[in-house]
Amino acid sequence: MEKTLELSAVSYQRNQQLILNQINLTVAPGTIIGLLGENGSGKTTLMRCIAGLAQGVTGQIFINGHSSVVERKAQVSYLDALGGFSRRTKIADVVEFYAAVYPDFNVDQYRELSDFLKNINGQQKLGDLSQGQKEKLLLSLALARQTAVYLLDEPFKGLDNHTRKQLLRSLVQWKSPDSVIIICDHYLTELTGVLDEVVILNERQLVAREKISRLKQQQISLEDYYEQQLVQKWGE
Ligand SMILES: Nc1ncnc2c1ncn2[C@@H]1O[C@H](COP(=O)(O)OP(=O)(O)OP(=O)(O)O)[C@@H](O)[C@H]1O
Repeated sequence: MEKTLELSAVSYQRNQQLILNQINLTVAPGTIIGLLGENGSGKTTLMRCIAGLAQGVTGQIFINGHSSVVERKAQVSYLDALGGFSRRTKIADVVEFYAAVYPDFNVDQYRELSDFLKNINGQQKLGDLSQGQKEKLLLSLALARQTAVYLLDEPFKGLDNHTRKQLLRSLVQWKSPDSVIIICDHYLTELTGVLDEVVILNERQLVAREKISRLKQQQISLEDYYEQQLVQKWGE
């Protein structure tokens, strides 16, 4: 199988607590994956490991065959929290920073996304944005990079229903045909429409993986599938 992303026996420990245990996952080009799991199951940690942001990861992670952290960082767009900027920073300056730091950042695409999401104007300061406006900005910045892998950690949490639905539908339109998207979110019903596969993380391990087309064939909703997997795990 052609692979964009490959994780082999990936484990991660923090403060002597095992958070991820022997994760194996291969993802074919173009796939959109939903990463599901209960609170604290390790979804964000797994994304940070893939993005090369977690220290002390064991096992191997390849993106298009590259395993070094520097090469991986160049091929992953991770929706992060703009932690390094002050509340007084203007949006235009954040965009300028992205354009300077990431050679793959496409300013035209940012503007398109930003217009679509009815983003705030560039002169507004980060500290003046609502939660939803911040989420829209983060999403526009993340999707405007041209990378092999996009990691979207709860990208829709601050968005109103209408914007969330609109954005989900458009996600497919924006991505290049070969890029992989991993989304973790709790809006399962809406996710079904855009996902190719679902992967479930539980108790530090990947416990299930399924194609959405198969669930549709079997007339099982994503919610029901997810519940079934957790019930099996807990033996309820
Ligand atoms: N900074 C940290 N220091 C120590 N432990 C942490 C830290 N961040 C996360 N953890 C632990 O790692 C585990 C996985 O956390 P993670 O944030 O990856 O879960 P998650 O699945 O993304 O959760 P949620 O759905 O609530 O966002 C949890 O048990 C959490 O307590």
